[in-house]
Amino acid sequence: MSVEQHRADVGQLLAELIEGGSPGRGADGRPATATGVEVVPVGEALGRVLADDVVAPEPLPRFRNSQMDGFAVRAADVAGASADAPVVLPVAGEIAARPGRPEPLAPGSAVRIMTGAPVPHGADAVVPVEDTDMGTFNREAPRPPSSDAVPGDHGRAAPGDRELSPSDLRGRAGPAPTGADPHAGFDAAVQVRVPRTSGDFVRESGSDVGAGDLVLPAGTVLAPHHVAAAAACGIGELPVRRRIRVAIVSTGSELVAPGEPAGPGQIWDANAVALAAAVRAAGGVVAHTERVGDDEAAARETLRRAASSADVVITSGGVSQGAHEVVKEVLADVVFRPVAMQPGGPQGFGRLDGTPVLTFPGNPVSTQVSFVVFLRDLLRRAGGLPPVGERRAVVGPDGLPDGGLASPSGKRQFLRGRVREGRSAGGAGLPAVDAVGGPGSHLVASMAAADVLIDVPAEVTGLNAGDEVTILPL
Ligand SMILES: Nc1nc2c(c(=O)[nH]1)N[C@H]1C(S)=C(S)[C@@H](COP(=O)(O)OP(=O)(O)OC[C@H]3O[C@@H](n4cnc5c(N)ncnc54)[C@H](O)[C@@H]3O)O[C@H]1N2
Ligand code: MOO
Repeated sequence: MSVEQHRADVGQLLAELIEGGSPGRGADGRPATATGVEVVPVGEALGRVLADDVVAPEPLPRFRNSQMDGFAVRAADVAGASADAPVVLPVAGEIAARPGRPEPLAPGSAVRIMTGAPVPHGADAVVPVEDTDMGTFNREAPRPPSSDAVPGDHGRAAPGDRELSPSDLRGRAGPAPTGADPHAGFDAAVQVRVPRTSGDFVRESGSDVGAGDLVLPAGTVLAPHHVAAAAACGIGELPVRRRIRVAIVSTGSELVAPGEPAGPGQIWDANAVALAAAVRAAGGVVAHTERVGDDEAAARETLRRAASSADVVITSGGVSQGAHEVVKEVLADVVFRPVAMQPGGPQGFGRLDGTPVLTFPGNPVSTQVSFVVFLRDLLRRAGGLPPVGERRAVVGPDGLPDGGLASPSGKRQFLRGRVREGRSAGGAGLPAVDAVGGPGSHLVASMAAADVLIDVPAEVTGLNAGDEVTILPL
């Protein structure tokens, strides 16, 4: 049985699951949301695949607000300001970033304003506090501007004039507007030393996104900056692709949990951890994991529990030619057959109590390669994720014996490899890939040095430096 045929059969077995969970298109071409969708709190949506477009229910920013801590003004009032000839404006209180609406700003005046606070009607620019004498900013006792300020001259300061008092300013500026805080009224003055034009340091409502505008398209794999955008729009829940629920059963009386002491003849269960991690990395959810020994009755019970708790069951071990192949014994509706690949030769697919089951061989490299070759992209597709792309690379000399590595004829090999980015080999600028760790399917620790599988076609009988190959990222 070829890898392609087995892959097609597995695809068929899982077709219903994948179509139900995949972002199919509705009649209008938009992703359908009727099936395979669940709603999750925005704070828990990280890594999920968005099932529908997210549009802004309101403009962002919601209201015109200040970009700086400073003074809201009419730009026209400070158009002629300079360091030598500051414009002096009476200060009508303070507007902080707090609930509520500020009073309008009267012509010829300023109001202290904090970053994010609403800019009052009548103001069209903000002068950062650094561009003023900062005289009143920190709520010091009202303090007249420095001695070079002058009243009456359109607020323009002139050297040598007498100091201003708040009452001077009050008289000059006319009736005080009702400010946003108890300091409302013309209680002090500020010198503006830099001219401003309309719009300076004002963040207009809708300048980020308008009401009804698209913020996140369906299919977005939600990263922190995506959920931040949704939250900023006030969206508390997001529709996301449902994740396929996978149950994992590792079999073998020799297995103990990692972290537990292992006695003679015992080994630590790597496959349950490997498969659970692989499922999660492919956008699935691990609904159940259980380890069971080589006892048929116990295995039957375990497998039925797994089948009843998930959309699909994966098993590891118990499928070759030994005396205690419990998976083979228990699963009557599973086709067991050798696939022409290495590692991962003994494969099975079928159902238990109606639930699709895939049986992977127990050798830990074989289990992991089986997942990559037969299940990874199907799970990704079900969850709305793109397939993991294959690449081409050129085999480097490292890791190969002199004269190359023999590859069994008629079996597709998936060797472990490490890509040397930046070290191109071959004419087409392809990356170099070195074989690492050896081909044995028990070499699970050595596999940790790999970042790809090197796909050696069935008809190829040897791998040599300079050969062009397909690589699959791990
Ligand atoms: N006479 C034959 N023997 C074997 C054949 C064959 O065709 N004829 N095929 C070999 C190949 S290839 C593979 S792959 C394995 C598949 O064996 P099983 O799927 O039955 O797996 P087990 O026998 O249970 O275990 C194999 C190996 O892997 C270790 N193992 C099992 N589970 C785990 C786990 N969860 N974590 C870590 N390691 C695990 C187990 O201890 C064995 O060493 O069969 C060959 N034999
Ligand atoms: O097919 Mo097995 O997976 O080679 O070790």
